[in-house]
Amino acid sequence: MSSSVQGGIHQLGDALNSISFPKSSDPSSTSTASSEKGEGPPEDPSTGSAAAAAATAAAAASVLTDDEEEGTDPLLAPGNNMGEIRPSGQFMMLTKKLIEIRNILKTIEGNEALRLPSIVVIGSQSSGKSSVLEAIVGHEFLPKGTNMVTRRPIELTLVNAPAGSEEYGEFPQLGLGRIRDFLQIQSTLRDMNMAVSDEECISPKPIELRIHSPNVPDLTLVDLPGYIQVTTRGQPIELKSRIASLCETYIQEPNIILTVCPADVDLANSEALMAARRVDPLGLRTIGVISKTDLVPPEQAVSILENHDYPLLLGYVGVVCKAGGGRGGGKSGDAMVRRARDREEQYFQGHAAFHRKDLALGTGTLRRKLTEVLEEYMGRNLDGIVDAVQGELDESRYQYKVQYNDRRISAESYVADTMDEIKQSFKELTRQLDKPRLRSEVRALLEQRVMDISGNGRWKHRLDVASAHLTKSGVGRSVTQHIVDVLHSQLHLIAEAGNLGMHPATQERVMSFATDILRNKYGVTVNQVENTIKPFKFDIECTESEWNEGVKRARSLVEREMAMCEAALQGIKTSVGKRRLRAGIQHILSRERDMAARKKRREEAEEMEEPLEERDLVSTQYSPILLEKARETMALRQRMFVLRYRLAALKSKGCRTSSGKAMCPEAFLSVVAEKLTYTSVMFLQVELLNEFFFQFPREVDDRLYYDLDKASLTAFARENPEIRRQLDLLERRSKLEEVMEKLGYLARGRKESGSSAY
Ligand SMILES: Nc1nc2c(ncn2[C@@H]2O[C@H](COP(=O)(O)OP(=O)(O)OP(=O)(O)O)[C@@H](O)[C@H]2O)c(=O)[nH]1
Repeated sequence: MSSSVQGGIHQLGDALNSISFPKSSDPSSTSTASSEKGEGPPEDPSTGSAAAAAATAAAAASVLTDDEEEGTDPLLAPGNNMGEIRPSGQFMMLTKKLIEIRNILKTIEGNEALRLPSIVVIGSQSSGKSSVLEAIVGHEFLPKGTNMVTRRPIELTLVNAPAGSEEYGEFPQLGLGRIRDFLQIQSTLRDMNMAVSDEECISPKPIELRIHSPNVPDLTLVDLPGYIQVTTRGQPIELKSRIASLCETYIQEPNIILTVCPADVDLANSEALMAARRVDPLGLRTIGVISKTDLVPPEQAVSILENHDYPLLLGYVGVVCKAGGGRGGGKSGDAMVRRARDREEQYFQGHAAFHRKDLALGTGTLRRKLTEVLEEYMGRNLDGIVDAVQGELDESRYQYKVQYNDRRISAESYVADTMDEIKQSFKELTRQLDKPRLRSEVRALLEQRVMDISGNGRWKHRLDVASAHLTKSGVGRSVTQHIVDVLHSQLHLIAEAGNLGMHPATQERVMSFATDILRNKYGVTVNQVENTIKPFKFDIECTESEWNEGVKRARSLVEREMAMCEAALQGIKTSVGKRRLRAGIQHILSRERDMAARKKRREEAEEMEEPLEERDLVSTQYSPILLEKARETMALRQRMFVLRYRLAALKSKGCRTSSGKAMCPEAFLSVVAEKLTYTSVMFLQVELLNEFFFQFPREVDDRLYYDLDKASLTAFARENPEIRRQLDLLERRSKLEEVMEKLGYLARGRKESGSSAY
């Protein structure tokens, strides 16, 4: 709570000390009477905090007296526009604006210091809370039943609309729009309450409901679950204390407490009154409602209303709200509420005991009292609220400057930036994946195949078969797949970098529509590539310069592979150690020799000697890992031996011209691979890449940007925690600016009217 609000309360407390409480049953001893007689308040009521408090009490009481004199209840008049007919129009404006401000403040996270007062309705179960609230609203709209139907706080905002406007309710949390049928409001409230399980029984999460009507005053009310005496079967044991502590949180300052106590139950037993007294011992912000006044003799009701035993500064109001007949909500329910009002009026008029001006009677009087007290309370705290909001605003501005250097941002601009970022990265990818890069990708793939094929020495003198092995190895499919894989991995990098990295769902969408485009092009590309390399399956011409290039490439390929083998051997030597490796190799060789000798002996002597198995090579002296490395070393040495032999052949005279190609199969296969590379790349580019490069950025726009409505844009931007923080701070700042503007308008109006009544 803001310190100024607290200050206001304390001022009022000080003021009370100088006001004499009515002690006798003499009706003239109300606070109004006291102030008129000058018994308590300071002499000049326009100055000092005590004067303000006295004025509050006097204002509340005097309005009631005036109404009684006039014998009319303008607030109950059908179609009545509160703003027009209220005598204190500036107050009405103040409350209306402050309720608007309150609703904005409610949407700001962590605004504990910026709370504006509401009227909180507490009372025991069945004390008549719902009936009182419905009488205030003039509609039956609250859920009824015996099975704990009020399970969550209902934060009810009443908005007085101009005369002739339609009446409707709305649930801001649900976004259902305007609900004109109060029966539907009732059933929605029931559903929301009953969604809290029987085991849980109550939940502190409030339901927000706004009712717009020309027949309601501007008020903010909170209906709470009723206090219970004992728990019934199936209810949690701690329910009683949980209800009490939920009410406790709501009855704190700056809220005004409306305690509903039935006339037929001794006030001494009212849990609501006791709770209110604990947090507001002087009764400065507690209004007592004595419900069911018709259930006790009029004299007894009058004695309670006289405010002697449990005095409250704001006094008690007696009401009769029994609707009569069954309850069903909707139109018939509304008619019942109206009939109940008539019955209430008749009841009070029909008993002489109530014909006293000092008594506050009827729901009309209650409504007026509530608006007066709320207006008074809010008005008194206006300066404090302005200071608190200004403080928060200054802090938000400072934080935004420090953290973001006042850089503007919106969900839309963030999404647009992110899309641009994707497109820029994609453009860079299209530059990188040019023809030379494509060729090197495809060449590397085919050269690996060349190495695999030519590793087998039997191709000597059978070049046509070796070449067919290459050309008929499904080149179309493998090169297309390879380029698709390259694209995918590059797109993954784009998706994981920058802003997009913060949006896993969108990353998936990007990859998914990229895959869709590529899938559509895949089959056509494979067929095209396969068709265009078809001639190479039958005949391959080779010029001398092509041959020379082929030899060069083949030599460098063999040399590269030798270097790789060399590096692998070196790695093993370093990790195992030369000596151990040598010992391991010797162990394997001697075991192999043993196996061979044993096999020979067996064959010669036809003995039934047990053959040596692989497992017999396992030695307790050498670890399996060492033997594994030793075997690997032996294989690498063997490979090196073959590669040296092939390199020697490629360097030999026989390979200098294409006429010796039978001697050098890898040189010839390298020429074939190069021809396949050139032809494939041409069609990969035309059929696959050009299409993809054209379509992808358009899909980004269509599917990620134009597709998004305002809510989705915001949701997208908020997925990024850093942006969410920035947007939150910016939103907080602009809401506080809006609030300050409204408050400034109110404060100016107040100055201009020279009002000191606030
Ligand atoms: N005679 C009489 N009965 C009333 C009056 N006000 C309410 N009732 C009846 O008292 C019962 C309880 O009233 P509610 O308004 O539902 O009480 P509540 O406090 O909202 O009850 P819970 O939500 O269950 O805590 C109903 O049967 C009402 O008809 C009244 O002024 N006079």
